[in-house]
This record gives sequence, structure tokens and C-alpha cells, in this order.
Amino acid sequence: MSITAPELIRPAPPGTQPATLLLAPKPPKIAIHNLGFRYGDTVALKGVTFDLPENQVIGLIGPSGCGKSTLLRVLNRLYDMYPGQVASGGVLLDGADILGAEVDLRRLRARVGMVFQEATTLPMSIRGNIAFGIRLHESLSRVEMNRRVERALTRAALWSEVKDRLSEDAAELSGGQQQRLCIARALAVNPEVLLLDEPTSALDPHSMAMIEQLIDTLKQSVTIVLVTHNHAQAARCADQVAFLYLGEMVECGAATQIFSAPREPRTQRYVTGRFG
Ligand SMILES: Nc1ncnc2c1ncn2[C@@H]1O[C@H](COP(=O)(O)OP(=O)(O)OP(=O)(O)O)[C@@H](O)[C@H]1O
Repeated sequence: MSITAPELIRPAPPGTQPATLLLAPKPPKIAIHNLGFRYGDTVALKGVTFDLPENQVIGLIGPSGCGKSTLLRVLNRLYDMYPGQVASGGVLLDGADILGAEVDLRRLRARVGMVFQEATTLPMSIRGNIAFGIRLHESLSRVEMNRRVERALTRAALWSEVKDRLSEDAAELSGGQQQRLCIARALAVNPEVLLLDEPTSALDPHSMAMIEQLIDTLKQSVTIVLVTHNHAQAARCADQVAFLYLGEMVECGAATQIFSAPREPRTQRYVTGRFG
């Protein structure tokens, strides 16, 4: 028998505080309901519905072209910059709609940061790369800026490697360091959600391991959505996994369940490598 909300509430004795919630279910960080997306006439997502719990890593998996990157681009309205790209349905961030016309996109993109497959460092110093993102949102004194830069690089596990070379060109860094710099740039504006689109697919195994470790640490403070083609990575990093196929959400659940006991035959065929 399922427990309904009122059964979780213990009535308060007369003359005391109101009812105590014994086991209030935590609301999701992001709730997606019946999401559709079109690139002009091309339908990329249809009827996608699922919840993204707070402070977890949600892995998005599925064959090429199934809509994983599109779903990420909806979560921070990146598509909004391109005419003819249209989302429908509902996406709630902390219960508030993010698809509405009145949403402050600059603020949304600070709350929902994004890191891409290829490290997108800017042609400027290491420090400048972090400061650039912050200046888009805030005006800080030099001391405050230095503090923020250090904190962002520390959170991205890069500070100890670059603290003596902050004025050097970011292009001098290795590929793995550049990707961590991009993560630091996103973290510098204190996002609540971090979207990672195949962040390690261009990296060597050592750099990949560092970023996976970083993901594990960061989820204590940020909700992470990770697109990956690497099933082993999804199994290692993700708490929840969502399997998309031809723009539809086929199945989502705990990573252990999706990889060991998928309910849907299509998920089973995909995770066992029979298509993809
Ligand atoms: N700019 C675009 N214009 C038109 N169609 C697009 C555009 N970008 C993506 N699509 C189409 O939308 C669908 C979903 O693409 P998307 O990139 O989201 O898939 P994906 O699962 O991330 O793929 P991959 O794993 O190869 O990166 C595909 O059919 C793709 O061809």
C-alpha cells in the first residue's frame, strides 16, 4: 500500500505547534514534464517526463541523436539563442518554470552552468578565464575577485597546479587542465546545477579519472547532469540514469537498476551493447 502525504503528518497535541512532517518527500531540483523540442521541423524530444533529485549525479545515456545534448540545452535555455528552436511542456527549477518568456536568462545560466565536450577556454589568462564569467554577473573588488578565482579553481581541483601561473595563457594548460578550468569557470558563479556534455570524451584516462573524482566531490553542493556515451562512466559516476531513445525517455532509475536489471527491453539491448 502506498503512503499518501496526509499519513506522513503527525497531528500536534492541543496547544502545541502545528503538525510535524515526519517524512516529507524532498522536492526534485528539476522536474521535467511532457517536454518536447523541435529544431524547425525536426522533432528532437517528445513527451519527456522525469525528476532530477538534488545533489545527485543524473546520467543521460542513449545512442547518437537520441536527444541527450538537446535536453541539456533546454535546462539552461541555450537553444533560445537560435531562431526556430522551440521547447514545449514544463521544466521547473526549484518549482519555478524556466521555459517562460519572462525568465531572466542570464540569471538562469548562472544557476545552471554548462561544460562542453571540447574545453572552451577563452584566449586569455587562466585568471582571466575565471574572472570573465564572474564579471558577466557581478562587480567585485580586486580582493574579492582574487578570492573567488582561488575558490573556483580549488573546487575544480586545479588550484595547486596553477596558483603560481595565473597570468599565463590558458592555452598553455593540458587538455585535462583546460577542461577543469572550464568547470572552474562554471563554478565561479556558484551554480546550483552543472550540465556536463561528454566532459571527458576528449581526454586521456588519467584526466578522465580526475574529472570523475571531481564530479563525485561536487555533487555534495551541486546537482549534476552528465551526458556520456561511456556506460562504465555512467555506472561509476551517476546515482540516477535516464535512457533516451529517438527523443523519448524510455526508462530512468537508480544507476544500479538500469545497468543490472533494466525493466525495458530497449534499455536492456542498449546497456548490453546490442545496439548503440
Ligand atoms: N542544430 C540542429 N538543427 C537541426 N537538427 C538538430 C540540430 N541539433 C541536433 N539536431 C537533431 O536533433 C536530434 C537530437 O540531437 P542531439 O544532438 O540532442 O542528440 P545526442 O543524443 O546528444 O547525440 P550525440 O550523442 O551524437 O551527441 C538529432 O536528430 C539531431 O540530428
